[in-house]
Amino acid sequence: MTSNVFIDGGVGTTGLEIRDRLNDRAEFALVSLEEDKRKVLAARSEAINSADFVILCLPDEAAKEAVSLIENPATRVIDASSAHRTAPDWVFGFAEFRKGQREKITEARFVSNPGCYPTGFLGLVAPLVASGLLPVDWPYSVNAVSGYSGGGKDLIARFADESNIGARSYGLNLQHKHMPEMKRHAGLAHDVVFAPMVVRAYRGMLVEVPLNLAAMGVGAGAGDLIAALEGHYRDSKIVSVTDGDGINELLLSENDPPTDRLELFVFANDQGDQVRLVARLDNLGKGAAGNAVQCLNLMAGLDETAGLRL
Ligand SMILES: NC(=O)C1=CN([C@@H]2O[C@H](COP(=O)(O)OP(=O)(O)OC[C@H]3O[C@@H](n4cnc5c(N)ncnc54)[C@H](OP(=O)(O)O)[C@@H]3O)[C@@H](O)[C@H]2O)C=CC1
Ligand SMILES: CC(=O)N[C@@H](CCC(=O)OP(=O)(O)O)C(=O)O
Repeated sequence: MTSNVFIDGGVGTTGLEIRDRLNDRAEFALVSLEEDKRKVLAARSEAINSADFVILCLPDEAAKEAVSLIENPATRVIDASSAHRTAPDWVFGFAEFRKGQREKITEARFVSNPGCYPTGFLGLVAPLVASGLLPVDWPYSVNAVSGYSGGGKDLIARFADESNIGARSYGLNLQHKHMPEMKRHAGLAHDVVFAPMVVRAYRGMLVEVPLNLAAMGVGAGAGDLIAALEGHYRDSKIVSVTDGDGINELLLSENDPPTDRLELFVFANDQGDQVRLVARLDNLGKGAAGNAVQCLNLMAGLDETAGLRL
């Protein structure tokens, strides 16, 4: 059976990446709007209500507007924006981060794709908090760098126009929109302190959580954290866990190829009581389009890795 898929915002950065992953798939037929219709409310409404699956690749306000247009009770939605990531009636679309989440996505009508940075943070921290190895009441810090495609068409244009920008630290008011999602889905008592930066690479990100386990009063050491993450992700074809011993650097290149993988690393001092938990991923892959296609596969009852870049 072929399912109709409408990507609202289909010519934006994330929309094009999703299209790329679905183009050769016989299970899905893409519904498209002509250039002069793609922002016309009536045309979007018709496409939304004729589709089996709608993937929203829009700014938050336009994503909320798209949801308000749904009249067909059979239409199922994956929202790539941050509009519904902490909404109680939406399923958080991160299949691997918690036991039972994959099954919830499979059955869901409304799925919210995680943010790219939260995918790294939650992939590292949520299983360790859930298992009791890390405390819920610690004020976690998250240092992260992202490729500039993370900011969509506007930031891509800015990095093209202002060729002297090498790196841009931002989120300096400590109110980045990803903070509620990280706190909520890791089950934390406090907001995280989030320090994001964009660098002159098109895609890719490194998301780091540094922890002084000894000062935190955590009894577990680096080896325990690695073992817990390895156990949690043992069956995943998408998420890998690597003991960072012997690795001296992690690189992002200016033009890395797309990947839908999520790589988790645990670096430690010799005593194993100070660690740097690091996630490497593609903001447009597992951080956006790859994850949306994984959710679509699950919702359509297909192999979750079909069409992914692994
Ligand atoms: N880029 C990334 O790495 C990630 C992005 N996301 C999220 O995905 C969503 C899309 O981001 P991204 O692809 O980067 O953004 P882009 O700006 O690259 O693309 C957004 C697209 O939406 C279109 N659009 C805007 N308003 C409307 C509207 N009212 N009706 C129809 N189309 C509209 C834009 O049109 P026009 O072309 O005319 O501007 C554009 O094509 C955002 O919510 C973003 O936060 C999530 C994770 C990672
Ligand atoms: C580099 C850059 O600007 N990144 C974006 C996040 C991209 C992303 O994850 O999109 P969502 O916000 O929809 O999750 C930002 O920090 O706002």
